[in-house]
Amino acid sequence: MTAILELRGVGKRFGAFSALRDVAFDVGERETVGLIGPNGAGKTTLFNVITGFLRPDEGSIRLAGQSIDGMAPAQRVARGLARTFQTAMVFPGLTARENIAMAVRQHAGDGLRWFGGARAASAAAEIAVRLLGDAGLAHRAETPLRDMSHGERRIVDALMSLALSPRLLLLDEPTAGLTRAESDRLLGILRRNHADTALLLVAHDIDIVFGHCDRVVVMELGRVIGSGTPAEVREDAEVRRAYLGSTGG
Ligand SMILES: Nc1ncnc2c1ncn2[C@@H]1O[C@H](COP(=O)(O)OP(=O)(O)OP(=O)(O)O)[C@@H](O)[C@H]1O
Repeated sequence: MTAILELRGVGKRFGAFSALRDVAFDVGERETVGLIGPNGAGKTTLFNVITGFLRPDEGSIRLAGQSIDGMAPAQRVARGLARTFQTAMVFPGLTARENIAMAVRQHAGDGLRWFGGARAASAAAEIAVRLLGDAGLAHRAETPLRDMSHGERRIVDALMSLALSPRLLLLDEPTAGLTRAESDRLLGILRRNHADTALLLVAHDIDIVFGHCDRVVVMELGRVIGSGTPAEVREDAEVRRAYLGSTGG
């Protein structure tokens, strides 16, 4: 398996408190990896370290075989890293197509500038329409986001992150507030239509993680305490003690 993301010995302290300790794991190309752990385990901190919003105190991170240590967030994005946020940053009055097209243009930056204003706009709109079609939402392209369901908006949110075909997409609670069926649909869209994008997914719903991920990494108190296939992780005694047992799983 070729790794798209390699974490080695990553540590992060806030004052005397260690939020991450010796975190090491890989995400393979095109793999979907679930990151789980109780509140305060360090999942969001790890995302912030990977995206470059926080600087780790120790360790190294490689993206597609190259060190990204010390790189600014935008440089990491340029190398194929994307992220969704717990709260979608969208314009409710604009349509699904317009929101996604805007994300395309924002991500592409200089990449679309040579087209000129009108050409850039139509190129971005074309990408937006294709993404919506792949997700089975072509019929909602001209609907303002404020008139869409919560589930549909989460899909649009994910499509905005996929606008530039990232190599690795970090998803922080993408299924928060969704029904089980909506969550399955969203994960299905991400995996089926974007097979070249690896996913690293934080979710509190264990059934979603175990149902959709190739591998699962379990954290507790800033450390990785277990990893493996969903079946392996389910059977891991320490994981059961630390996490699954406490949630009755
Ligand atoms: N900027 C900060 N300053 C001080 N402590 C912080 C900071 N950010 C996070 N922490 C602490 O680090 C620990 C890990 O937090 P983090 O948000 O990464 O956990 P998490 O696994 O994402 O939790 P949750 O599932 O609740 O989102 C927590 O104890 C938190 O209080």
